[in-house]
Amino acid sequence: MSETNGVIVAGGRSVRMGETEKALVEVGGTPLVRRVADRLLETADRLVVNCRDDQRGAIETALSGIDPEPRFAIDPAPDRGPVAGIETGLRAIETDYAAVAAVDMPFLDPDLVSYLFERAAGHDAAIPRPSEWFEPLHAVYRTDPMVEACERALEEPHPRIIEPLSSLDRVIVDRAELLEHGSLDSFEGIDTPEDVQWANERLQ
Ligand SMILES: Nc1nc2c(ncn2[C@@H]2O[C@H](COP(=O)(O)OP(=O)(O)OP(=O)(O)O)[C@@H](O)[C@H]2O)c(=O)[nH]1
Ligand SMILES: [Mg+2]
Repeated sequence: MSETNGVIVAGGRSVRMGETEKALVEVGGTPLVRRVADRLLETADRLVVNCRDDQRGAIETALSGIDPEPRFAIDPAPDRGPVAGIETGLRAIETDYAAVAAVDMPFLDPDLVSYLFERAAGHDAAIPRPSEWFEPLHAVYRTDPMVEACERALEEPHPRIIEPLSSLDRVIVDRAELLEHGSLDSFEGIDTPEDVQWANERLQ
């Protein structure tokens, strides 16, 4: 595949985490956003980080030294939900395909993401379904159709995260296929201080 991007969606408020910004919470001594960035860059050529303007400075610090330097795609209006975050992130890139990841997946598996790039080729998206749920924040999209799908979904004020998927030519990658290509830990999301503790214990 030609050049690819990784998009990290990080514009949430981390309400369940309490006082701490989720992107900056450390797992294994490394801020979550940095863990996700390092993993994405094992398979994508460049990175875009989507967040609010007030998050940017701290996230930039957490990502310092990464080469190539990640670009930022700032939410034009905050708190419009993850569909708006994906749209804003994808609008900032010029490659045909991009891997989109939430900021809170410390065990993101680059092998799985690479496989999703392979499966998406020739389609609009490769969406994992490791369990009952789809994982649109751990997926690969063809940029232009997904931007348009997000735009349409956002005609409603708070679309569900799966809303944009319905109009895409999408490949669903099920649990058995995922297990052949990587670890399902990749989908573990960190929402609470208890989740942080769990993730740290896992690394010991
Ligand atoms: N740009 C943008 N991203 C969002 C928004 N809401 C959630 N996200 C991102 O979507 C991903 C999944 O969201 P959640 O796990 O609910 O994270 P969160 O909203 O920060 O956490 P809670 O406030 O506890 O729900 C995370 O990477 C968030 O940063 C939003 O309004 N705008
Ligand atoms: Mg949320």
